[in-house]
Amino acid sequence: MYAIDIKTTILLLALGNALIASFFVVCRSWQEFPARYVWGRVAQAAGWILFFHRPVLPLFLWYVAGNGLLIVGWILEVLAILAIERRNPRLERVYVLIAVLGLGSLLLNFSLDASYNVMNLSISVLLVAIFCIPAYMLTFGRESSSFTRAVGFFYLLYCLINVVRAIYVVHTDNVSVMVGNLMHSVVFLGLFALLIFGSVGYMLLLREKTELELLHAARTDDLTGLFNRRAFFSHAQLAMGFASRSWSPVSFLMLDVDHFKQLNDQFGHPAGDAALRALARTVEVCIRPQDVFGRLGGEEFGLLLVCPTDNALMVAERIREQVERLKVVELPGAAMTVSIGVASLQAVEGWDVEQLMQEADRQLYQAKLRGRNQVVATRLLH
Ligand SMILES: Nc1nc2c(ncn2[C@@H]2O[C@H](COP(=O)(O)OP(=O)(O)OP(=O)(O)O)[C@@H](O)[C@H]2O)c(=O)[nH]1
Repeated sequence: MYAIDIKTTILLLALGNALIASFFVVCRSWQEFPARYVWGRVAQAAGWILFFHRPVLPLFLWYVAGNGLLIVGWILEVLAILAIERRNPRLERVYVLIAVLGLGSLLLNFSLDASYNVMNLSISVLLVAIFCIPAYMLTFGRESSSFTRAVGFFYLLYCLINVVRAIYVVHTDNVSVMVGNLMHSVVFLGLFALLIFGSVGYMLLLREKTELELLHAARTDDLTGLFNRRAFFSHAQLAMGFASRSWSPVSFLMLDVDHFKQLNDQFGHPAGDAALRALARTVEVCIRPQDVFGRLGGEEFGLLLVCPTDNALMVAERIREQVERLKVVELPGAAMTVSIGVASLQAVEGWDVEQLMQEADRQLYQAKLRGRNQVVATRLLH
């Protein structure tokens, strides 16, 4: 009563995969064409077509070639999904191994004239091996978004169905997969659902990745990889909000490279760029992950620390010393120094980042006037 027509479902699987592959070819609006995914779908469509023609094809073609194409297709699909998520590139080797073992088992079953049950058992085990990795990584990955987890959970469900099928075939008589009993119906409906949800999921994952990349680009300074001015201000304002609620002091450090124009003029603009990158890395080593650091523009950097003046002075002095010691390959024989203005607030109440930065800028101006390569600080009272 719960059985479905397996032959029709196979035809739908072939058509569905072909349609999805064509959809990706026609809609070339993706940043990078997902070739692996499309080839995966093409291989699956071809595999199902061979499977569909099993009454008129020799065993080798529909069983070994058909299932072989399906295995390669599923693996390409999974690798394309894991590539979006930038998960462990070494997994490719694992999948090459699964592919070799899978194709080997198909050939062995063919040459030993294995029963339907053995054939079904092999394919169930292979499906679990192929899908358990994305199922686990996407569902339980620490960096997974809720949407990614939902896609992962779907693969997990399909793995479970195949575990049940593996147990089922061990305990039943020799039954061809074409017999649409309840178990086979669930497996094929699962494959159909995997086709629909898997492809929609893949498209949404691609979109999510593009949005994240755009967001990252909008917040990042191209040259140094630090927060750009806008992102720096929004993060610094957030940090000041937290500090205000916990009655914590904050300090703003404004850093400016000394005589940077001369360095540029002497060694060229690309060398100046390299110096700015080296400076950014040097400062990063001197601060903690929760500190907010960004490039405000040109050779000027901002740093917001949730700490009182004394600690901020220590950090500023450490940065000044480290920059002075820095050897930039692109500036042979030249030293780079920074002047730093520090403005600290005991209580954030009534202040915003812009105001605090203006105070730090005044101190920076003083540092420049006093001869550069030094730190000048002020403790602001209400
Ligand atoms: N290489 C490089 N140079 C930049 C960049 N942005 C700004 N500059 C240069 O930084 C220099 C800043 O010069 P000034 O504002 O006169 O400051 P300065 O020479 O460092 O002098 P003081 O700050 O007074 O010590 C200018 O020559 C800009 O062209 C950049 O992204 N890369």
